[in-house]
Amino acid sequence: MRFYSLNNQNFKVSFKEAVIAGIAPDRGLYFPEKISPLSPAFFQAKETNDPHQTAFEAIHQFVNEDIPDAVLKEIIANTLDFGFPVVELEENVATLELFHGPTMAFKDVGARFMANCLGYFSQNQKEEVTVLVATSGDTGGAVANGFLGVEGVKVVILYPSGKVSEIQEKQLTTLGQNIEALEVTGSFDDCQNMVKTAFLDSDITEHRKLTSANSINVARWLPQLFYFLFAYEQVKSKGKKVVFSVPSGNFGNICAGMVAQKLGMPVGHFIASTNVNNVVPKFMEKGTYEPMASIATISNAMDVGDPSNFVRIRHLYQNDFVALQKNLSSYSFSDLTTQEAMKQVHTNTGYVMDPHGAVGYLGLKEYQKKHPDTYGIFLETAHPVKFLDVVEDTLGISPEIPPQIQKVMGKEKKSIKIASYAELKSLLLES
Ligand SMILES: N[C@@H](CCOP(=O)(O)O)C(=O)O
Repeated sequence: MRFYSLNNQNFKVSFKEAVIAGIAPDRGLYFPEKISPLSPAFFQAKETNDPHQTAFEAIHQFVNEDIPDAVLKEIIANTLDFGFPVVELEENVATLELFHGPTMAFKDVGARFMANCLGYFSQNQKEEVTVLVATSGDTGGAVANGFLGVEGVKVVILYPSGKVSEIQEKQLTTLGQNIEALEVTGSFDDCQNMVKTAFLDSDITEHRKLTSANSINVARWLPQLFYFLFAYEQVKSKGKKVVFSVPSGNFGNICAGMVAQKLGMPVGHFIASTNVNNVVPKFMEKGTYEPMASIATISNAMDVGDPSNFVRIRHLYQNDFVALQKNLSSYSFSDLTTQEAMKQVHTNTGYVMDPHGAVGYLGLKEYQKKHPDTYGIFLETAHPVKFLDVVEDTLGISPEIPPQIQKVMGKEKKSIKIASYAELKSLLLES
């Protein structure tokens, strides 16, 4: 399997090269040159349901030339050692809980998978790889956890100062060892731009081998398709058209779901649910893509004003707007509406949604107004406890803090403050 740059389809690299480089030299995102559908039997009732085997069969075509099967199986086993339950909340409305991993967010899957791949590719390499990552909240903690202690890899996390939750900040600033946190005066988009600029800065790339652990990296992005398959497996016996509502920020997650659909998973429709950072809902309405300065919200991990992966989504549909509209709807919701949904669902069902999940719930309900015959799954992308103050203020309850969160709460934050690309550059040129 080769991956081409979305800026120049003649520029092709292997999976290994795409993972190690992060993005193409022309700043294009890598994209698989072919997505071959799996056999229909893969999606039908199986005698045994082994999630590791499902994941192996789904990802194999993308990595097979660069990772031997036995190693890939080990990587999958290291990545997926927790559950992905679908919990029904109302008739035809269920949530896919993606928060049972070590940092309690869906990013654990991609971060662990990529850390294992990079660890494998870095074996016996003399030169250290520096993983640069921008986070609006959840990626940072998952990447810190996934890459902690990986030989030959140093991780530098950029996060917007004052714009992540207290627990998210603890998760990404307290681990030490090969993990360094940079607190940036600015927004997530500023962090992401700094990272992308560093990749193209030859002063830095001649000095260090750089890659990215955001979903722009194919090894972070593609494994996110696993849990769409696991969810489908759990609800297919309902015999209804399944639709997914994905709380969306950088759009890697929903795009991975669309790859699962290209593999043959029978999905009726996708819903990209956003907070007021509504570049994509507006695009789906007007057909013009206009990046915006991101706005801080209570669903902070989705505070993205120029989502990196939307270009991959458009490419999946060959930039055919009408074809995209048939498969994707997109809605945006204010913080107030999000809090109202959290209250309503808690009162009616006792279920505590986090603010991102609540945006997903709202998007699903909006879509189902016109499509009541569907079975809808919205993704709970992070555990509500990660947004403790929002949950306490909105629902007036204090959820119990799970041990993996308690572990980081008492630790001391260590970060370096930066305000410009020049400061990032000089840090990366040091040592
Ligand atoms: N929502 C993200 C922003 C970065 O997204 P990614 O999937 O490209 O890493 C976050 O929580 O940091």
